[in-house]
Amino acid sequence: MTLEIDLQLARGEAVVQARFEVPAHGVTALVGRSGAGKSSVLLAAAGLLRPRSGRVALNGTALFDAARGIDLPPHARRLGLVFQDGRLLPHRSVRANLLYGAVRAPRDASGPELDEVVALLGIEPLLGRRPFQLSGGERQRVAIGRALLSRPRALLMDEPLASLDPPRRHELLGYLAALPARWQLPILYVTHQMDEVLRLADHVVLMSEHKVAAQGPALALLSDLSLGPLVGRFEAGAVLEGRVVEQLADWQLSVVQVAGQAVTVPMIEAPLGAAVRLRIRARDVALQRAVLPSSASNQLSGTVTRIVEREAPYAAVEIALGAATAPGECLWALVTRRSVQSLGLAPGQPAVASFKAVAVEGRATSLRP
Ligand SMILES: Nc1ncnc2c1ncn2[C@@H]1O[C@H](COP(=O)(O)OP(=O)(O)OP(=O)(O)O)[C@@H](O)[C@H]1O
Repeated sequence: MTLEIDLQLARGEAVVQARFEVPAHGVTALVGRSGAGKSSVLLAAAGLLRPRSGRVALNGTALFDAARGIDLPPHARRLGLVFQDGRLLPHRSVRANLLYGAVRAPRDASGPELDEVVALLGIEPLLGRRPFQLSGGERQRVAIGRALLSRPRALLMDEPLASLDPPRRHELLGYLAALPARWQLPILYVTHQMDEVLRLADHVVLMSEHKVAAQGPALALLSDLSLGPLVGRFEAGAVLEGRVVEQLADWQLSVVQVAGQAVTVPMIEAPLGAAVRLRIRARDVALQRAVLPSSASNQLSGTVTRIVEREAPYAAVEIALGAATAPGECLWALVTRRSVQSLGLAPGQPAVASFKAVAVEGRATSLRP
C-alpha cells in the first residue's frame, strides 16, 4: 500500500505544490520551515482541503483525481488522522472515543482490535475517563488509538507531539516508534523536531517555499549539507548510526559504537545493543591530524572524502569513519579554509574529528527495534 501525492493547491496568495510517495514501510517525515506548506499537503491528502489540481492515490486507486472528477469525502478515504490537539469527542469516554473510530471501519477491513491498541498505547487505566480528565500525552495516545482502530489504509499525523512537554513527548515517541513494525501502512508525519525525524523517519520529504525541495532516505537527506539553508532549524550536519554499547549511569552518559569507534553522548534511554542515530552539526566538529592525548571530547579517526567550499572563510570537510562513505558513518566538519590548508587536508588523507558529547543534537534517540 503506497500513498501517492501529486497536488497543486491554492492557499491564500500561495500555490502549494507537492509530488511524492509515502511508501508502505516505515515513516515518511514531511519537514520544512514554518509556512512551507506541510500541513496544507496533509489536509489535502486527507480530503479536508480541496486541491486546485492533481491526484492522491492509495496503491494506484484514486482518492482524488481532478482530471477524472474523483474527490472522495474524507471518511471514504479511510485515512487515520492525528493532529496536534487530539480532537477527541469531549462528552464521550475514552473507550467510546476509541470505538468511534472502529464503528466507521468497514467490516472486512483488517487491522488491530481494541485490546491490542489499548495494550500498545498503555491506555487501559484511562478507558472510563473523559477527555478533560486526561493529560496532553494521554489525549494524544487516545487520538492515535482512535486513528488505528478506524483501520486506516494510511496514517497522517500533523505534529502529534507538538503540544506536549518534553517527558511526555519522549514517552509518546516510544509508542509511535513501535507502530511501523506492528502495522504496515504508509505513515506521513509532519514535524519540526529533529529528534522525531531521527527516531521515526525512514524517508524524508523536505518542503521549502510551498514546494518539495528534496526527498529521499532519512540518513542521506539529513546528512546532505547542500540542504542546510532550506531546513531552517535543522542546521547542516550529519547523522551517525550506531549501537549502544555502554551506559554510564553515574554520569548520565551513553557510549555508542559507530563504525567500530566509541562515541560518548548524553544518556540515551535504550537497552544495550539498541540501534541509535545521532546528529552532529558541522559547526560543532573540529578537525586535527592526530588524536590529542588529553582531550575530553569525542575523537573519531577517519578519512577525508570530500571538501566543499562554503561561503568564505569556511569549508565543509566530510570524514568517513569506516572503510567507505557508508550512510550513517560520515561526519561533516565546518572549518576555515585556512585550517584546511594548514592541516594539509585533502581527499584520501587521514583526519581526526572531535566534538563534545553535548554537541550531539537534541536528545539522541533509539530507533525502533
Ligand atoms: N487558512 C489559510 N488560508 C490561506 N492561506 C493559508 C491558510 N493556512 C495556511 N496558509 C498559507 O499557506 C501556506 C502553507 O501553510 P501551511 O500551514 O501548510 O505550512 P506549514 O509548513 O504546515 O507551516 P507550519 O509548520 O507553521 O504549520 C503558507 O504560505 C500559509 O501562509
